Amino acid sequence: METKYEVKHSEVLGRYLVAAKNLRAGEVILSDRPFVLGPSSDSSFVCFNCYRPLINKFFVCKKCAVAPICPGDGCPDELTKWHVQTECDYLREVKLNKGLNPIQMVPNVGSQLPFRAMLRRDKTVKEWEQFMMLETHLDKKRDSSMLDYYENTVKFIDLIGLIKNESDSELVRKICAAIDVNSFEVRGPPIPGIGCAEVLRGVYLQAALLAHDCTPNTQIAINDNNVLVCNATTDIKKGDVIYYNYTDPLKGTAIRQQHLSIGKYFQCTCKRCCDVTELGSFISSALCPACKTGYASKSGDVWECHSCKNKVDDSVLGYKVQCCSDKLASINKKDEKELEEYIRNVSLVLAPSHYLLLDAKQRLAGVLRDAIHREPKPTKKMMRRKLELCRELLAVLEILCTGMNRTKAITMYELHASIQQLGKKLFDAREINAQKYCDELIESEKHLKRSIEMLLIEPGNSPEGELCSRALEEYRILKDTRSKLLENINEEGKVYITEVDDESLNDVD
Ligand SMILES: C[S@@+](CC[C@H](N)C(=O)[O-])C[C@H]1O[C@@H](n2cnc3c(N)ncnc32)[C@H](O)[C@@H]1O
Repeated sequence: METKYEVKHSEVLGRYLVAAKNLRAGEVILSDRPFVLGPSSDSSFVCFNCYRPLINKFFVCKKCAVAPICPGDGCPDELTKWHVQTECDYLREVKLNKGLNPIQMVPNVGSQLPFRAMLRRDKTVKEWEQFMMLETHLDKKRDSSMLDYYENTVKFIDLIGLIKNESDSELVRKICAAIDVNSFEVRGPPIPGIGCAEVLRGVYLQAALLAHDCTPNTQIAINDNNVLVCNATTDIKKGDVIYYNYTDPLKGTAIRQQHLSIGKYFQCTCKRCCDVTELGSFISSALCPACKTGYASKSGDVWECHSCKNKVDDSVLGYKVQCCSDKLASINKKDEKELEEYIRNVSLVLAPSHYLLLDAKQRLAGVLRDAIHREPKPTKKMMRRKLELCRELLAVLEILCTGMNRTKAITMYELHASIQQLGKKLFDAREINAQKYCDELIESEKHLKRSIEMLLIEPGNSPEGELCSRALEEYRILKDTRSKLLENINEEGKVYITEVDDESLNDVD
């Protein structure tokens, strides 16, 4: 594949990527296989060969008699195998010479990734060099649990005979730090029938160079074969920095900054982080206690209302926001009534698009979606509420996640479904006429089309890719229903001017 990016360096960003040519939204910028992939420092026990979770029992590799692996029929053929020949031979030697016991591997599952990286140190010279060049921030202060993890890993790697001197111990710390700063979360293979999977970490040597911005111009997907694909989400001009968002865009600046500072050791100074309104989304703002209609944002130790300019000390308003956060942690987030009550109560304190409210609203929309699917006769009230929540969520996502975005695509899909379901219910009950129903279907179709355009870049075997296939099928059916309805209206002699741009809708077919 032609190179679409160049590597640059700056004092602030270290190495970073810029577009080597103009890139279009949706275009693949890079595709990357993991240099190393495995369980993270807080993973549960997994098979050393295929990374499926090991729940009750495990077997031990017959050749090395050390590596714990899947019991029964062993690891499925279709999964990538990570217990490679060189590792197996190495562990066999250690077993014979030092009496290594497979039980010693169990508590050290989180050190497996640095161990595997260490084994690659002489093999793939170019990749190893690239890995060693990654930013580690080893000079920065780390929290004690992270330091404990580094030291336990040094001990484990010593146990399996790879430490000859202090510089090997330093190398292990460097490997741990490089994984810490540069790895991506990867969903491991699930247990068949149960579905639970372990969260793994993978180091991708090209993608690791992407700089962060809270309003990025790319999105990353990692498919079932662990291949990482980075797509442009907006048009990117030649020479522009290629950014990826290391954090959750639906969290407020304080939380995002904390995550970046603890996990990536830098302070973000992007447009969104420097704006107390967060690009006008007011995702961290409270309702002004004085005028009760304006939104107050925090700057230093003071919250100031953007409308009436009233100022409130953080010890007062910050405390109330903290109570809202604590309350959300304590409620049952699968219960419709508890979520509704929470939303009602905290709406007296927080701006409607505050991230705590968005979290509750997102969960409530999910609860209602499941209830609408489950109930034989879902009510109009449920449908209207879900529709309202989807519109609210989408309005914030449109501000914060410009261009193509996975969460936006899913919310748009849900919005289309809500409009369609409610429209049908009202039409069947003769509460709206055919023309009004047709209008609803046209609106639903527009959202579905936009959702599909964004989902098309998702890997086919991911949940979003599967949603895309379903959405395409539903799009055909929806178009068909809408055309038949229009034909009926026209046959009845009523002139109906459709607003839909049929040509653009055909693009999706
Ligand atoms: C995943 S690495 C990126 C590659 C790294 N720049 C290098 O040279 O190896 C993450 C590190 O890049 C730097 N970085 C990325 N985005 C940044 C930003 N927006 N502001 C400051 N530093 C950033 C930070 O040092 C961060 O810990």
